[in-house]
Amino acid sequence: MPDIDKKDRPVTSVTDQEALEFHAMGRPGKLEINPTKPMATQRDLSLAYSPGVAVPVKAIAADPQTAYDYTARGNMVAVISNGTAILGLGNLGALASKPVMEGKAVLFKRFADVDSIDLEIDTENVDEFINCVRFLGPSFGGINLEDIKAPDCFVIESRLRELMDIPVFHDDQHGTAIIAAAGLINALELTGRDLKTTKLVCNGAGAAAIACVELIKAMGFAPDNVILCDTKGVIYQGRTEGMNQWKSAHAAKTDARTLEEAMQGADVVFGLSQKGAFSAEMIRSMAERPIIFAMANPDPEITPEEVARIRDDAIMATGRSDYPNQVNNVLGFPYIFRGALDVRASTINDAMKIAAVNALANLAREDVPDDVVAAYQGNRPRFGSQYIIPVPFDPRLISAIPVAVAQAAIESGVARKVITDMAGYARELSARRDPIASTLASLYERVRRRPKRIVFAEAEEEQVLRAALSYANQQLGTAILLGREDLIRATAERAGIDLNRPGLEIVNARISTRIEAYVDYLYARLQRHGYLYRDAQRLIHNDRNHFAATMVALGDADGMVTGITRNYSTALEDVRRCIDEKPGHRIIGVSLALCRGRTVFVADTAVHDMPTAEQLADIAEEAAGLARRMGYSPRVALLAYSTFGHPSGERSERVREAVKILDKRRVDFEYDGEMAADVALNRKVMEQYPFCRLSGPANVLVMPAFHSASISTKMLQELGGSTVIGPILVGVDKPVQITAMGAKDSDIVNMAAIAAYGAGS
Ligand SMILES: NC(=O)C1=CN([C@@H]2O[C@H](COP(=O)(O)OP(=O)(O)OC[C@H]3O[C@@H](n4cnc5c(N)ncnc54)[C@H](OP(=O)(O)O)[C@@H]3O)[C@@H](O)[C@H]2O)C=CC1
Ligand SMILES: CC(=O)C(=O)O
Ligand SMILES: [Mg+2]
Repeated sequence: MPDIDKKDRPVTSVTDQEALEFHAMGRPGKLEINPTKPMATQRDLSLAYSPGVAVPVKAIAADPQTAYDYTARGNMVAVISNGTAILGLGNLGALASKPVMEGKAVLFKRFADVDSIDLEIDTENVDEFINCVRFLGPSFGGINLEDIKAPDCFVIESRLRELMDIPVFHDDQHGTAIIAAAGLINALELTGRDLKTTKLVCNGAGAAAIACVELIKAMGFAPDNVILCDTKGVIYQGRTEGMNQWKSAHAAKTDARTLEEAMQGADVVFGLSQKGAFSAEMIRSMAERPIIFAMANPDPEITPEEVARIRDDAIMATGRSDYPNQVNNVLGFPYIFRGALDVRASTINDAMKIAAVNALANLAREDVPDDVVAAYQGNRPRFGSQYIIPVPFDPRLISAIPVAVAQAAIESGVARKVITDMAGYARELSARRDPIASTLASLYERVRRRPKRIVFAEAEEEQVLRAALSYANQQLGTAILLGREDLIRATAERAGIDLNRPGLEIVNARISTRIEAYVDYLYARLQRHGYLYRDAQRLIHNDRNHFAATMVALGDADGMVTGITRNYSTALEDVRRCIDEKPGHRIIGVSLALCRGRTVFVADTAVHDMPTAEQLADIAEEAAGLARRMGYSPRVALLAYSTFGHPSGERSERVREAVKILDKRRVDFEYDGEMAADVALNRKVMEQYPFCRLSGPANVLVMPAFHSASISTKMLQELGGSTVIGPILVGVDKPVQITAMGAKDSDIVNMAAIAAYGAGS
């Protein structure tokens, strides 16, 4: 999470020059459009354009709902503005609003995989604006109105909602209100306040402010406890100057006439006005433990540094990305539209908004995953005054909010498509951002049906504890925390992890009643390999890998995960002292490369340096076995630099020999080789070898040696944008997985789930 440096400015703040260069670099702006269908051949053209395109045209004319099946409409949102209230910069016109609107479109895509285009409409006339937008319905699944000044925005939104049968949502009103309400719920909780008696002042009485005040009153704030201010001061009952019907609806019964007076003794202040609108005096005059949301963009009504100089008991939030507690509608609109689009909602109603508020507020109270820590320079946010609202890079937002919104849409009767399997929908949502999630989703599901006891061998480490907690929270089974209890508890306390929850079990390796049995077991295995009884004792007493592996060997745990504190081969040696190869199997490592919707198993990425032909055949069998267990029909390519003897060379001999060995073994999966990687992976190139026995592109690649396996997977990651899971250890007699050193908690959980799966889920 961004911090504040000694010179009183956020450490991640950017200069004007940097901002201009960022927007100008490469292709100017922040957006481009990419086709989703191949457009390479004449046939492609015939399908995508004339004559093929006529077929969906007729289908849509016959049944308009099929537009969701044959066009991009169902995932397409227009971000529309006239630039009359660009952030807190005021009315700078339609063209000047384009960087913000492009930005919103990019955020739709980045955070929720919603395709979006910005439309800047060059008129301040309300009727013209409405008339322009109302006819755009066929193009879009939803309309996101942005940065249109009050009170025009109220008229525009309500008229368009009547005229259009797709969601029309003014982000500055409802997006802001949803996020502010979620943050407020948590801030009230942290300061022990009851919303019925809390006094709130809102500076600004425009789009964002009116919507915020309406929502919090709907949540239970007493109308008399909410005072709205604008450029003319307090909006009190009877005021006539600078009023409109939306302000009048919130005119308060109060003697206060200025913002200064209103803020005296206030518990909460919302700033939805302009830079610098709050003075030090105003902040000083607020109640104890005040809640200050200075949400004006790009510069807040008062900065966190200024507040920190005045008092140290405030909960402070701004709309900016470079301070803690970012109360910004970016946390809402991508996900709210995601949920609305997925059920083809005709509108976004109050039930959907309230569902989003609660989902957001609840998420902030949960432990955050490592991806968030990585995105915020290694600082782990924890529910408290510096973390009242999730951060935008939280990968859980994509599943938590749309599910809540979609469910509310269905229950409130505005969904035109019903989702019955909400758990499946949540998995699909995660997969939109995280390819690992989709690949491992069914594996997780199967483990959940038959939960397993997995020992986490390095439980004194913080990320292992987090992984263990996540394992238990996801109901994958019991996480056994191995280590010295005092150290585990100290780490847990530091990390804010509650160990007193079901599904976590500490095993103190120093005082376990099983030590003697473990030492006897290990001594029996090692006594003819030069080990004394005392050596076995030392290994069990002092080394967690030996202890954990022996637990698994003797059935005290179903599987184990280790690896973050020791390199792979050392951890594997530790394990192999305690557990054998599975009879008739060979221990190898298989990595899963996930790239552009394809999953490819690559082997051996962990054990054999320069495998013989016999070993290559074993590797093919093991890797095919894993692919099958994970639900794939293996098509195994044994790779080389040459393809079926050309160019000839003795280095490919081993690979050719391996294919012959597989022939003799009469294995029950498709395999062929030797072949180059493009032949294995590209159907068209493979067709040049009509005798090739693979029925399609390979999904299991057996590499000729460890270095080619390692180099290619790392290149896929770095250059090809692939995600790589593993190496997954196969061929061990008991389920053991070894992570990379320093792995993130999410990687460790994946490995633990894979171990649990290997234990027979
Ligand atoms: N953090 C977030 O997610 C979001 C933040 N915002 C911020 O909220 C602010 C308002 O945006 P929006 O509602 O769309 O704009 P509008 O133009 O609709 O409303 C602006 C309101 O602010 C009032 N105002 C302006 N300056 C002052 C001042 N110095 N003191 C008191 N009131 C003032 C105006 O008063 P009057 O009516 O008298 O003209 C008006 O009521 C912007 O700074 C914007 O960046 C908006 C949306 C989201
Ligand atoms: C964040 C936003 O939408 C605004 O400041 O206008
Ligand atoms: Mg805005």
